[in-house]
Order: sequence, then structure tokens, then C-alpha cells
Amino acid sequence: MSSLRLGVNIDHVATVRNARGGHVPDPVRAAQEAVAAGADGITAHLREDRRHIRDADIAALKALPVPLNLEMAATDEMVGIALHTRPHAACLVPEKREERTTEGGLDIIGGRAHLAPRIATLSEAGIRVSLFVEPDEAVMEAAHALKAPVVELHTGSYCEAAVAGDAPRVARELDRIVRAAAHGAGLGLEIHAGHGLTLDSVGPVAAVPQIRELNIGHALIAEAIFVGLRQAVHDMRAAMDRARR
Ligand SMILES: CC(=O)[C@@H](O)[C@H](O)COP(=O)(O)O
Ligand SMILES: NCC(=O)COP(=O)(O)O
Repeated sequence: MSSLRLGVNIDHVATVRNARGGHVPDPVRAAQEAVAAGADGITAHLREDRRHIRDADIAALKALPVPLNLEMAATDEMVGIALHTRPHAACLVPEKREERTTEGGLDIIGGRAHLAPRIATLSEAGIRVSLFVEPDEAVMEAAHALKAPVVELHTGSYCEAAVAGDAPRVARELDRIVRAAAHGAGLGLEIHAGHGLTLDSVGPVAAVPQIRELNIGHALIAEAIFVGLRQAVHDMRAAMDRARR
């Protein structure tokens, strides 16, 4: 296994399925295909509004012999579902019903009192907790204080700059990621990253030595429409491995 794991987020397979209210394409089949092509795990975001991944998807995905990273809001409802389903991991993410997609990292400084008991409950159940946060050194300190073993650095700002071709901003945002990863790893946190990554933008993030896992979904599923899911996973895996050479 590579030192850098690939978690494939299959949310948007469910987006296509839900478009017609039926059963195809099946997110579980997508997960099996992704793993067959080299994914190290599956990520699925059970949103409060169930706009894509649904509760039955999580139960079915859990039955697969692959690590399931359940992305979820830090609510009592979702903690209850996680305790019932027992995924390998739970990644706490901020959520607003009106958002098109995740818009930022979890407020783990202002939200400490709300998060601490939920992190403890999930951890005590043997679920590996990660916090989806901004790549910021002070945030790494807060994650460490909350006793979360893993942080996932939000790469959205870096990816937006990359898409815009704004080289100075790309450099600034990448430097934030590099600094946060080094600081967080120095505190003993396991460092993951994700959101918005594409074949074109993944390389510099994959090259950050402290990052142990990338979670990639939308761009990979979009590419799969043209080259097939196995090829899309293979290509992303290859881009990550090239960056680590
Ligand atoms: C937290 C994150 O960046 C994604 O994993 C999240 O799943 C995005 O939400 P959508 O998949 O609904 O766009
Ligand atoms: N946590 C990031 C993730 O799972 C996938 O995000 P995206 O690649 O769909 O933007």
C-alpha cells in the first residue's frame, strides 16, 4: 500500500441515482469498482438533507470489506447513526442546507464545547474521528486539544485558485496547507486532505510528505463519465504516486 491513501468519495454517484429516484447507478457498485481499481477506502457524506447519499447506502457500504469514512455533521442525529452503523471512520464536517457543497472547515475553536463530547462519544465507540478543517496552524492546535486523532485539511481555497489560474494565490494557499500539515503532524495528528482536488491540482498536495490520505470525489466521478470509474481511479492514483516519487 502506498504511504498516501486514496479515499474515493462516491456522493455524486448517488446524485445521479437520485435524479430519477431509482436504484442506478448504485453507489455500492461504484465503491466496489473504485476499490478494485486501487482505492484504499470509500468516503460518503450523509447530509442532513439526504440530497445524495442516503441512510440505506451507508448500511450497504458498511457491509463491504473496505474502510468506510462517514462524513457527517456533528449533530445528535448523525452521531446516533454512526454509533448504530459503526463505520471505520467519521469525518465531522460543517453543513448548511443552503450550501451547494462544503464551503469551509469546521469551526473547532468556537465550536469546542459542542464538538468535544461528540468526538469523545465516537472515539469511545472505536470510530476513528477526523475533523474537516481549514489548513491553519492555530486550528491544528485546537484539533489536538480536542483529542481528535485525524484532521482533514480543506483544500477548497487552493483548488479554487488553481481553477482560476491565480498562481500567486495558489502559492499562498499551498503554503497554508504545507505549514498546517507540518504543524499538525508535529502535534501527533494524522493529516488528510480533500475537497475540490482534480487530476490537475492533486500533485502539489499529494507531494506534502505529512499527508497520509486524500479524499477525492466530485472531479473523479466527473472524469469517470468519460473514461470509466476504474480508469478514473487508476489515473488519480497514478497522479498521486507520481507526486510522491
Ligand atoms: C467535506 C467535503 O469537502 C466533501 O467531502 C463533502 O462531501 C462535499 O459535499 P458534497 O459531496 O455534498 O459536495
Ligand atoms: N472530504 C473531501 C471529499 O471527500 C471529496 O471532496 P470532493 O472531491 O468531492 O470535492
